[in-house]
Amino acid sequence: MRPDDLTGIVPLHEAFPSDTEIAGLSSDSRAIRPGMLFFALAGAKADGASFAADAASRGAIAVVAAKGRRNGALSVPVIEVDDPRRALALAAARFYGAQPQTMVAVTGTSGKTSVAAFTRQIWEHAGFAAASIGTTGVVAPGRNDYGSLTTPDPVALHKLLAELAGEGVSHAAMEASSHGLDQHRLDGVRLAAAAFTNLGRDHMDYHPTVEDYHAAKLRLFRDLLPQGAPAVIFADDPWSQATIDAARAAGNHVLTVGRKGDFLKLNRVEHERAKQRAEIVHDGGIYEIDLPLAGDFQIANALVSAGLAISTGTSAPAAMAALEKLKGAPGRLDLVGATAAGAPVYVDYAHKPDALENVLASVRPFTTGRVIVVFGCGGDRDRGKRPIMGEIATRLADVTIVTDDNPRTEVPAEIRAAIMAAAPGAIEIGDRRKAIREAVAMLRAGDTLIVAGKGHEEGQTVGAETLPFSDHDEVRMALKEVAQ
Ligand SMILES: CC(=O)N[C@H]1[C@@H](OP(=O)(O)OP(=O)(O)OC[C@H]2O[C@@H](n3ccc(=O)[nH]c3=O)[C@H](O)[C@@H]2O)O[C@H](CO)[C@@H](O)[C@@H]1O[C@H](C)C(=O)N[C@@H](C)C(=O)N[C@H](CCC(=O)O)C(=O)O
Ligand SMILES: Nc1ncnc2c1ncn2[C@@H]1O[C@H](COP(=O)(O)OP(=O)(O)OP(=O)(O)O)[C@@H](O)[C@H]1O
Ligand SMILES: N[C@H](CCC[C@H](N)C(=O)O)C(=O)O
Ligand SMILES: [Mg+2]
Repeated sequence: MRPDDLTGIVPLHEAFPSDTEIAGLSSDSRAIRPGMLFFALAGAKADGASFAADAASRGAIAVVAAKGRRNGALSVPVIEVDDPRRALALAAARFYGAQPQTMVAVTGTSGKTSVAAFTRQIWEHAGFAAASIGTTGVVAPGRNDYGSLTTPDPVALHKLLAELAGEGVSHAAMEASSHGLDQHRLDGVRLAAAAFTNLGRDHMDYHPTVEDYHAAKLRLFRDLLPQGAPAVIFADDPWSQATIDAARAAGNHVLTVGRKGDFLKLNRVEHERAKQRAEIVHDGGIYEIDLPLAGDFQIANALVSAGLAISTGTSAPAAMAALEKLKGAPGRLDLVGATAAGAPVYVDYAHKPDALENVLASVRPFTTGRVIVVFGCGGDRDRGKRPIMGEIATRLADVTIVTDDNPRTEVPAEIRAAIMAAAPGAIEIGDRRKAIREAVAMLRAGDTLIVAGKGHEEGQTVGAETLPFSDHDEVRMALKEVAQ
């Protein structure tokens, strides 16, 4: 890449001859190699400007920094921009260039991973080479990479998009987390459509108010989705109308889905244990769909996904037929097994109040015995949700077992105590393995067990260390033990 390629993003041409080769971009000084551009970002923990000298010593040709953020004298030019995070994302999009032709992004407190996975599956059924990118990683033809961030950082993201395009992927669905939107990680992605699922309490350690959290999500519609492009919005959430209004004001083509939806209208749902039958109206046609997934919320996710696929060119009959073949995203109301008496055990990623409420309410209709839940709350994350989740669990489950979920650097017993304070009658078992075993051993015919909070995760983070741990494996082992 040459300086002129960054015109309008970073005024590099003012400091360098036009034939200067830019070898790469990074916001991490430790990743800088000779010839690269270093972007100094003010972060949550550190100020990138204080690593400018380190970047220069590793061969950065220039430092891109916010206006007025110069930090002492440097051996390389400092190029000032209004917003270095946005500049990094836009520069990364130019540097890597190619993206799958049809890109969509979904935001919302819950359902993003599921919608990204479902949209990919609908496209696959319709015959496209499709990918999904999010919390559980990247899935594409010939790829299933474990992920760490829900929305990757812009350099990693644009590198990935170029690779996917190079591998022939024409369609990709990605998750837009509020952190990702707020930190401009997806600026520069050329979106064909975007979607909103719902808004609940989450990340109150990062966003000062729920309005600020909603505003971060709205960036997807206000700043990133091109004017006139489809905005698929789930219509039945308390935050739907505010989102619809904002998307309309931004000039998006709003398409609503759900019971109150116009584009895809849900008329009727009948629940069975592992599936549900839905009647959906689209464009005057009525579709009877057997969705092979448990949980009310999966209907919402399926509608949003079908909305994304149809609004970007998949035919409605093909999208509706694909809904009958959907597989749940790993760890989302994931049926791991059942006891000899038939009591099912689900692993679910509910780690925030609304998600826990939804998952517990979802299994109630087909549970003739008790709903038993095992869950905890992560350390170094929103403390306010702990009593809220304790209250929800004891209100909606018959037996609540409070355990550990990634205590990180906090004292596990204190996290549990904050949950227990609002969970009268709950049983406290810190050791998650033991908690799962006790819960499985308790199961009688008609009961349902939900092991919530970790979903697809493969580790338990205690202090700075992540020890191998899988709810799936623990449930399987516990089921084997009780069978003996
Ligand atoms: C709080 C947060 O979101 N942090 C993200 C953010 O880091 P930051 O900019 O605040 O970084 P920082 O540590 O303060 O450092 C500031 C700058 O100095 C640089 N630095 C630092 C050290 C050094 O030696 N040299 C150097 O240049 C850093 O690279 C950085 O650019 O930008 C980084 C690059 O994009 C992210 O990796 C990082 O995610 C951290 C690891 C994280 O845990 N994020 C979570 C909370 C997150 O983003 N979660 C969301 C939502 C999850 C969900 O609910 O689905 C997600 O999208 O995953
Ligand atoms: N549409 C929905 N409404 C309410 N709850 C949902 C919905 N979809 C999923 N959930 C609940 O939220 C959990 C996480 O779902 P999913 O991973 O699809 O969401 P997400 O938005 O990607 O979450 P995260 O931000 O944690 O990655 C599920 O395990 C389920 O308990
Ligand atoms: N992306 C979320 C996942 C939380 C999962 C839960 N198991 C926890 O550790 O709190 C976060 O890092 O906050
Ligand atoms: Mg997710």
